[in-house]
Amino acid sequence: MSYLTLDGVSHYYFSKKQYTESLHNISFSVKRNEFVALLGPSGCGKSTLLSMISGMLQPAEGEILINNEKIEISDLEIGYMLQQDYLFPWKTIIDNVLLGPQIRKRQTSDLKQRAIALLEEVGLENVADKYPSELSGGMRQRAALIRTLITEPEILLLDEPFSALDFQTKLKLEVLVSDLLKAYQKTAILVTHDIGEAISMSDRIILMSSNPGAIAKIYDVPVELRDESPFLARKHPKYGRLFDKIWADLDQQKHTVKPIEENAYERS
Ligand SMILES: Nc1ncnc2c1ncn2[C@@H]1O[C@H](COP(=O)(O)OP(=O)(O)OP(=O)(O)O)[C@@H](O)[C@H]1O
Repeated sequence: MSYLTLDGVSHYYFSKKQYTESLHNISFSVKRNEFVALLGPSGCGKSTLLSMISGMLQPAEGEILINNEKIEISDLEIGYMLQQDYLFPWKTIIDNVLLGPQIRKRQTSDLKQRAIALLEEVGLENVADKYPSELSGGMRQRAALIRTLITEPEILLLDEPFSALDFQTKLKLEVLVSDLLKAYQKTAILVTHDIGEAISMSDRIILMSSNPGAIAKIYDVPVELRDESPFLARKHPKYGRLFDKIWADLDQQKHTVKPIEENAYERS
């Protein structure tokens, strides 16, 4: 049963002199609690697609449905995690985390306890009263994740959240985020340029082509990889095979502009 459905979605950017079709006839579904990764060449429209799912941009054609119904996306609680943590530097970590519910006037008596418990899950309980400038990049991203999770989002949109981190921190965070999203049963869409990250974290991978952005292929990540943590999944023989396949397909997208294929769905 599909939870989030994009049905024939297209989008254009307009300037004074011209318009650009950024996305063309995008159709796919995401199941509840599923983790889907979007991969594709630079400029193929991945961030635009996330902005449409978040409700910040509207489709020019097509529809975005939740449980097969057209609803106001603004009625949904959507969590966004970006490459930059966007923590307020003048607020402590705990105050940054509490800000979302406070703005939405969703303060409950146990909110602070919940925030501390979540910070504990990512090893930040001892820095709750520190300021973002006193934390490392990886710690700040963990704080940003908790700030997002405390609002109990129905859908989590992750736009290259690990790309500014060093490799070791990035791997550790991939494991942490993956475990937390599974534990809290979140539906998530990750935009990344990193094939390894896409394979090791997600249930399915959508490969996009560009000019205009369209779906080129969809891969199911083998269950053996999905059952492993992102770190161990990278050591599985099926990881290398899927990596090579996506690498070759991604390379194709850079050289050809293909219209959407009738039979674009491919199981690995
Ligand atoms: N505000 C804007 N006005 C006009 N064109 C835009 C705007 N934002 C993006 N575009 C264009 O739309 C297309 C898709 O951009 P988008 O940022 O969604 O791609 P992307 O796949 O996320 O790129 P990257 O991987 O480099 O972050 C690009 O051709 C881009 O130049």
